[in-house]
Amino acid sequence: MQGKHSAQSQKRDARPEFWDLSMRCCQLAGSVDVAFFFIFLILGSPILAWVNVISVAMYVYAYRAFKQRRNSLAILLIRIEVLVHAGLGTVLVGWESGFHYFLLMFIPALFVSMHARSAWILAICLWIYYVALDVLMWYIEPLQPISSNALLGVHIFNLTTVFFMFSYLALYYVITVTRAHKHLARMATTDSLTNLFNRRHMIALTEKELARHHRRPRDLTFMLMDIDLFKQINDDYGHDTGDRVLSAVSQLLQESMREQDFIGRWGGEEFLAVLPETDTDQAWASAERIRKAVETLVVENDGARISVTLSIGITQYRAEEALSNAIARADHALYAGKSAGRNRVELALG
Ligand SMILES: Nc1nc2c(ncn2[C@@H]2O[C@H](COP(=O)(O)OP(=O)(O)OP(=O)(O)O)[C@@H](O)[C@H]2O)c(=O)[nH]1
Repeated sequence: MQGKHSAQSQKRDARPEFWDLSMRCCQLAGSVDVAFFFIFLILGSPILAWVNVISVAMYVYAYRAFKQRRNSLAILLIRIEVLVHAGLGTVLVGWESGFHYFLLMFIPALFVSMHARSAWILAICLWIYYVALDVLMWYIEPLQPISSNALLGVHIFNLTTVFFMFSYLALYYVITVTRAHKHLARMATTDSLTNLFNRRHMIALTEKELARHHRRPRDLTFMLMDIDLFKQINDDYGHDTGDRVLSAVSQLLQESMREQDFIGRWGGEEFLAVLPETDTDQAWASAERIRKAVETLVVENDGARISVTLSIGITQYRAEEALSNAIARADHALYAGKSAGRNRVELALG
């Protein structure tokens, strides 16, 4: 039992939007049935009115089941309610009542909630049920007929409700897919610890910048930055604190960039910044500003105040050269800075 519940919870956590949508549909359908209760009382059909009371009770119970994460029970209740209500409404009031339209709501729900094969099997069963109901109503008269004006009113009400519910589902689906798409795109381009672009995305962005440079050459500078003696931070304070320092430095670097610049995490504690329309003098001034800002950064940890420094290698991009060449030059300058004592900005020579 416990295992079944935790399996359901896992399923639910995997697709929270679907379950959220199911609960909203539950509320919506329950409200429609409350409206039906009053409509049929006014139309003088108490039997139909009381059918809706049972339906509302089923939706309330299904909603509670969703809240308790008993998803299978909730889904079963909703399916029984829709099938029985649509069938009963049609047999009692007639095909023209439009109660059968609610059966169509199952189609997207089936395909969203289960594997394609099971969804197809249930969709075919649904089709058989729908056609059987249609054929039946060709041969029998409604058991609880209402006046033709009332029938028209019920028909329009049902049609409008199904129209509204389909539109709502479609809109919800589009919003969910768009949100998921943005989330995936962000995950594919961003480093989760530092929130900077990841290496792959930096390469893609830089290659685009190089293509622009080939069409219209202009100043383009690369900065390769590396936190000094970072291993010592990990060794002294632990990896988690190291992560916090890395994250604080990354945020500072991000804030130090101009709008047209872009920066990413190039390796463990190494960052690459690409500065379009920037010559080496301007890049040097920027790098010095960044170096000093990092020097004054303090990360608090259990009463300790942790500071780090940054070494920076700068190079100017040369027309038509490969990206790897420019990066290698910046790397060379960076390690010249490390050898010269760290916390320095070095310009690539040659
Ligand atoms: N906490 C943390 N540490 C990392 C991460 N990525 C890399 N590191 C650590 O960063 C350290 C880099 O050490 P080294 O390459 O020896 O360089 P360093 O200690 O910074 O020394 P220099 O570069 O010579 O100044 C290693 O200990 C890595 O384990 C990370 O995501 N989080």
